[in-house]
Amino acid sequence: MAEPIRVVVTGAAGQIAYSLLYMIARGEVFGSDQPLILHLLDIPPMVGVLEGVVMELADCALPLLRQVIPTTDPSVGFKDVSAAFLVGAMPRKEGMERKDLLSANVKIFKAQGQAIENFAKKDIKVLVVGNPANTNAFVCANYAPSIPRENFSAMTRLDQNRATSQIATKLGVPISAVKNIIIWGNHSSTQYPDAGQGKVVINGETKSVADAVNDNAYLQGAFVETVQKRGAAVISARKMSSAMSAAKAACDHMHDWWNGTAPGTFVSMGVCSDGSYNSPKDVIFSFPVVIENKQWKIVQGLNLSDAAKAKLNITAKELQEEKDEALSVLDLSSNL
Ligand SMILES: NC(=O)c1ccc[n+]([C@@H]2O[C@H](COP(=O)([O-])OP(=O)(O)OC[C@H]3O[C@@H](n4cnc5c(N)ncnc54)[C@H](O)[C@@H]3O)[C@@H](O)[C@H]2O)c1
Ligand SMILES: O=C(O)C[C@H](O)C(=O)O
Repeated sequence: MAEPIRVVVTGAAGQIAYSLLYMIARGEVFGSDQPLILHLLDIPPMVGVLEGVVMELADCALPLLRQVIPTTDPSVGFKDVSAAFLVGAMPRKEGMERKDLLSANVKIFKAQGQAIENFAKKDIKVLVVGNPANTNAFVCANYAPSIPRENFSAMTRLDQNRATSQIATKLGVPISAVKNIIIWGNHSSTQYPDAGQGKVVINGETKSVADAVNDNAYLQGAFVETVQKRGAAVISARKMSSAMSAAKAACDHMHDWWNGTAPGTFVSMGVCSDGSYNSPKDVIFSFPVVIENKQWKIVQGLNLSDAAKAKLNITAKELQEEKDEALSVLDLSSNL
């Protein structure tokens, strides 16, 4: 069997981590033959809860789990880790937008970027879940200059899963029959969920989602809005933000990064923009990507309608504004 790898989950005493830790420790992300040492990072007031999580992980009797290291010290939390799930951050409440969390949460990602720079493995893969996820990932990457920028990503997989599920339900097919639904831009209500490149298998035949749905008003209207507002709908119903589905999406994201995407399939990830599709460079923008050998590549050459391009501009503008606000909260000039 392989040597164990070290994986950190921040916010380890929180609600997303409660589902996520079990999925990771079962082998659903790094494989059923990859032993793990889990680092559980949270803040001092949560030490008691963290102890309970450690007890429960032990009581799960999971064969791949070689050691669990609970800590409130980032130098321990990030020491020699190969993969990081940065979940720990304040969640929004009803009536808030995710960017309202920016001033509280951005400082967490500065400190964690610095800890990654100083203590993690140089080929670490970092997934930022804590909101506002794209801008937090931007901040984190900038405080870890010795780690390649492409090793930092933000989670829009939950949006992709939500969008795929909406289309599968609309067509009355299983989720596995639908692929290549894209999330463009920010993990926020300006994101553009795009079914325009989607494919679906119906009765053994592969069709475009657009042809199968045959309802452009739905694809440009109710579908987009439902996905954009799904996080708020969950908060309104649960009085807490999504957790089980967020944990599943985090596993999907890291699983595909680690293991690659299937031929002909792409997934959405928030990654450092190179200006593709007229997006602003150097913000963390969600694109369709394919992954091989743990390296993602933005899918190029997709045809976008003028309406789609206009939607990309809206979410790009928001990301640029968030970046500027983050820089001002951190009291930095624009040389980042
Ligand atoms: N990107 C997405 O799709 C997505 C989906 C769901 C939730 N989220 C975001 O994920 C974050 C966590 O959500 P949750 O429901 O688990 O929240 P939660 O409040 O249940 O848990 C957050 C945990 O983070 C800890 N924490 C705070 N500061 C920390 C720090 N500096 N270091 C380590 N841990 C720290 C808290 O003590 C707490 O235990 C929120 O920002 C939420 O908005 C993102
Ligand atoms: O909506 C939120 O604030 C939580 C999360 O980002 C989500 O999309 O469910």
